[in-house]
Amino acid sequence: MSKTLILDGLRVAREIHQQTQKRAQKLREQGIVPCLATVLVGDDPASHTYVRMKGKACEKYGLSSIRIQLPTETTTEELVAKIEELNQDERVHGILLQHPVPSQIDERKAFETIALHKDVDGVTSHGYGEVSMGFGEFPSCTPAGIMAILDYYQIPIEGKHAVVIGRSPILGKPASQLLLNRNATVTVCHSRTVDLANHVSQADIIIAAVGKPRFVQGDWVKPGTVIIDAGYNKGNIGDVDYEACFSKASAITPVPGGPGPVTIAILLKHTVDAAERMLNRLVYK
Ligand SMILES: NC(=O)C1=CN([C@@H]2O[C@H](COP(=O)(O)OP(=O)(O)OC[C@H]3O[C@@H](n4cnc5c(N)ncnc54)[C@H](OP(=O)(O)O)[C@@H]3O)[C@@H](O)[C@H]2O)C=CC1
Ligand SMILES: Nc1nc(=O)c2c([nH]1)NC[C@@H]1CN(c3ccc(C(=O)N[C@@H](CCC(=O)O)C(=O)O)cc3)C=[N+]21
Repeated sequence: MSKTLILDGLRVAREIHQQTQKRAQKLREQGIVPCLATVLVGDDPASHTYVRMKGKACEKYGLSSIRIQLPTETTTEELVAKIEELNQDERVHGILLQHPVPSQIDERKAFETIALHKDVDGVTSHGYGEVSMGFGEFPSCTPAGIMAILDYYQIPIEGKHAVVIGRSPILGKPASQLLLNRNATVTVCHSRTVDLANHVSQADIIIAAVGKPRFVQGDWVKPGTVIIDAGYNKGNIGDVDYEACFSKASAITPVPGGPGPVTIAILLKHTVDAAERMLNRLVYK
């Protein structure tokens, strides 16, 4: 058996960040500071950690960030009003509403409020629709990060059978569309899928996006499969049984150090994209 390639998300993220940093510097020289607004509702400790990581990354690579923290008992109307305010705020180029929000809030409605040109996290149905049609500007960050990993390691996608496990609006569903647009043959599995192991065993590329620790079993995996583990569960544990799948896979992402860091790199890149676009509008108006 040939050796399994470890797909190093930190390396991919570093390369993206380097480009972002240069572009952010150029924008600053022209008087624009690319700015990401993060919105966090409630006090879930894991969400706090993610949002803090995103803010820190902004600082490190020359972006600014505005952090909005709303109380757990926030209503849909209050959250929508806050997002509308950020839509109007000219200093803000990108808006990230951290998922999940407390259960009394209509999360979909809140996501849909984000202005398309500020939807750097790819959560609106408008943004998703454009991306699915193949001309969207900001695909959801984790799916875009998964594609960046595959491309960095020059893993062929066209004609391959990709099996995506999960169909959530910001992960499984957009990931399946991006793969489809790159001419993969895509199977999307979910909680009602019958005989999941059988589907997974036919994959050339597995995208695990389930939210269940070590869910994907070694004996489901065909030898030579490329495995992308997008899961990020409590205790930094992925959705793939890494030890059992490692020897079967031709390439595999670890957790941590897989799609997670690339997600943040894409988020910052999209924010700089949005800021550049705003500058171009000012110049050519
Ligand atoms: N690294 C990163 O940047 C990110 C990581 N994540 C991680 O990815 C994972 C998934 O997140 P997310 O998509 O938001 O989660 P969701 O809970 O929104 O979606 C989970 C998906 O998995 C499916 N599923 C659940 N149980 C099973 C099962 N037994 N068999 C087959 N499919 C199943 C669900 O099916 P159904 O639709 O039928 O309910 C659903 O489509 C989590 O670990 C999360 O932490 C998420 C976002 C970003
Ligand atoms: N609107 C929205 N967009 C998101 O993109 C989004 C979200 N909501 N809600 C939560 C999930 C989760 N998520 C992660 C991002 C980075 C890491 C990450 O960088 N993880 C590091 C480890 C970090 C650590 O040290 O804990 C790694 O995997 O190596 C993980 C998880 C984005 N999410």
